[in-house]
Amino acid sequence: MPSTYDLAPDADFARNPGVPLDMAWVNAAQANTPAIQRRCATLPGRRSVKKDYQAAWLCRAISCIDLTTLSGDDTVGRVARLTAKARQPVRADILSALGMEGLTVGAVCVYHDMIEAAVKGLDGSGIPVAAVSTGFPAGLSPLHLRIAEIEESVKSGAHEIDIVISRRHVLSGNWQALYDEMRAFRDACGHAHVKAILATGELGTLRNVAKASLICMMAGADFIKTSTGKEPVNATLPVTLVMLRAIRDYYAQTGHVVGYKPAGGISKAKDAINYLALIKEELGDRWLRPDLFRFGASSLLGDIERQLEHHITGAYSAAYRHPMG
Ligand SMILES: O=C[C@H](O)COP(=O)(O)O
Repeated sequence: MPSTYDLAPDADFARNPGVPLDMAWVNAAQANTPAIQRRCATLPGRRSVKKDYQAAWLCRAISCIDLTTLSGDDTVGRVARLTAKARQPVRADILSALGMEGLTVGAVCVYHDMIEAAVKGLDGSGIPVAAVSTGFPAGLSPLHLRIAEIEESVKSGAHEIDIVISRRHVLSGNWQALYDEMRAFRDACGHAHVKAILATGELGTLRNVAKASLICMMAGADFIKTSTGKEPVNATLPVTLVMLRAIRDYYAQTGHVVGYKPAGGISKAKDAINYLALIKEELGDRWLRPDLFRFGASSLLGDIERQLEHHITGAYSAAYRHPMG
């Protein structure tokens, strides 16, 4: 059986094509909630990185951020400022002192109407544009409109599409419907990569999270993502552990590689390090790169910038000096 730990840090891989729905495999999925909670509670104490190592981990975290704005009051001007921030996420003198000139975020994530502004702002940078889609965040519009929305976003220049699954298919155990929906979304994305948002805070149990993760991967998801950022509970370490193990299991059974994106409520540098540490432990170093890992975050970058500035200058800047990201 292939193991994710055996993949070299720079190993190439093909896009996940998906596999037929295998209900025996899905039904065998388990999640031991007390054990998962215990493991996650001890992680921050076990993994503490300091000084240069911490700065290196934080730079890695920046390279994996989907710098996000998903607000009803988004404007072309705000997205233009966000794309400038994506190109140069940290002050030039700090980056130069760290030897990290040229560092950028992983992607910029916006609603459909802001794709054009994001594409324009990122032109020539190589930074992809991700668009949330399929009636984000609830995903309750008619299926043909959700599919049309994906097609429109790809036509407008989005390189990545973040779809939301129908939570009701999970809550009512309609796994075939979930598989078919995900497959239709994947097909509509064409060359654009698709991230499946499970909205884990609305799935009831960790076992449901494990099952939904497997089904979305079987149906061809390139990434599985925790949350929209709009649920009452968004990304957590226990949910992350369950999803990472599903990715590991899927790789062991099929040899196909799938990425992971925790999203919603991740706003502190120390939280980012906890996520990176858990990924390193569960999947190995290959998953610590932006083609296989992203943070969905609208306010994480500011705190990371403050920590990096402190690392170089010895002083903390006020949070209001980092209004963007
Ligand atoms: O996918 C990204 C999330 O919506 C961002 O959530 P956040 O604003 O809590 O960082």
